[in-house]
Amino acid sequence: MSPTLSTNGMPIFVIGKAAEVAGCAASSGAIHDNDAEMADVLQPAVAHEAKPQESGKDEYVYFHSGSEATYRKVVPKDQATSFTSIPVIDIGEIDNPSLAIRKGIAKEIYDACSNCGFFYIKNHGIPEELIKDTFEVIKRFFNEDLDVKMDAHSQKNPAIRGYEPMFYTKLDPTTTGDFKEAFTMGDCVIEPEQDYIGKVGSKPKASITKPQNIWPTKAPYFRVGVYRYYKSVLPLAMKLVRMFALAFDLEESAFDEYFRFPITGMRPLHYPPMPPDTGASGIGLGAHADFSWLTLVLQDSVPALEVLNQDGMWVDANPQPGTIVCNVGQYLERHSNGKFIATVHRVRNKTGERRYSLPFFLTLDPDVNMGPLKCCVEDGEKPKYDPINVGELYIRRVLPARLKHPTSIKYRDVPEEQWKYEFLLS
Ligand SMILES: O=C(O)CCC(=O)C(=O)O
Ligand SMILES: [Fe+2]
Repeated sequence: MSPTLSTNGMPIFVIGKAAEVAGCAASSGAIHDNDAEMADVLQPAVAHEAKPQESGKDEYVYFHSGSEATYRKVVPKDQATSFTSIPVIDIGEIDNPSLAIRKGIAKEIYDACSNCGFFYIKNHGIPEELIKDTFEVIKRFFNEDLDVKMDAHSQKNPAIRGYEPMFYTKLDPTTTGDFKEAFTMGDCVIEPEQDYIGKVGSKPKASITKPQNIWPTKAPYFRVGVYRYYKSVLPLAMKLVRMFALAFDLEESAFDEYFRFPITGMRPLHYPPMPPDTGASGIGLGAHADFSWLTLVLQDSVPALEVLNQDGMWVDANPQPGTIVCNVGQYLERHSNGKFIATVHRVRNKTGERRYSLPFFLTLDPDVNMGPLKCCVEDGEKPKYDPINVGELYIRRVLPARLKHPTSIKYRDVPEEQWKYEFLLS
């Protein structure tokens, strides 16, 4: 797959709006016996055109970002300036009564997000025992017979949550498809575990009658175990949101109103070892930037996550005991007027061992209108992004990436300007 030349002469890939990676996983396509064929279902409107004209001896790295595939020129090593390792931030004092100490953490976050877009947090407060138990639950689930997992297939759920089998997505069209299986759950106004009334102070809309999640009926332990971790990671993410407000030199509570009942996604992932004959086209999860505000990734001990720096070099984000990986998503990139980078990353499990990971994606409330923060727009500068409605941007990314999903089919004749986040709720 190579890029086509755009009207401004810059080479780009054109893949329609397919193969989105969202705060809630890319998923699409009808249920099919042959999983390998599923990946093709995700790839409408792929245009294959010439390589960049200026390519010559230049090297390029290709990846998926926003809603299209793109590329970055690899900078020769002697001219490279971008990060080559991922910072570790100790957040053990995040609740310290001293504002100065909390601002110190915020400053580290600011530096990490503006230079790298990724950082590890340590002393995050989620007990080791809970993390161990959560991975046990995830392993047990992925080890179940296929029919136990397919019972909760994402095709059966209006919000496009649930189980996605191997090769169900293909984020990078140059690959043979994502060599992983996944399960997605997220915000749900109905499920009692999420205490909508307690958080928002009123009942959910009466029109919302179906839960936004789907769970495997023959593996009830899974819902219990996944929620146990969800209930710890959401408050941790919210503490980080306050640090981000401080990082922008705002009141610590400045963003609270945007996160009353935020869009969330949590996605247990299983990456079996790649077959030994898999060449460059083999991938666990194709290169992408997250469609979230902030992502927190729990990794087991198997290294496979790689982060793309501005010089086009892949930097390992190997597991570090006791840490959680955090990264900037595309909403936060917009919110910060591009000051924070939604850094591209991918997963390649070359170890010969099974790898499990657990990303948690946080986005703002769907009804928030979000424009670039004033403090991130320099005097005399124009904002780089238009204000958007969070839920509307979300649905515009999610549906085109899931053209064969019943929810996409249901609304395919509705003009995109009329798409509402609520499509996912009913
Ligand atoms: O598995 C991982 O380490 C990262 C997963 C990821 O990047 C994603 O789900 O967006
Ligand atoms: Fe990601």
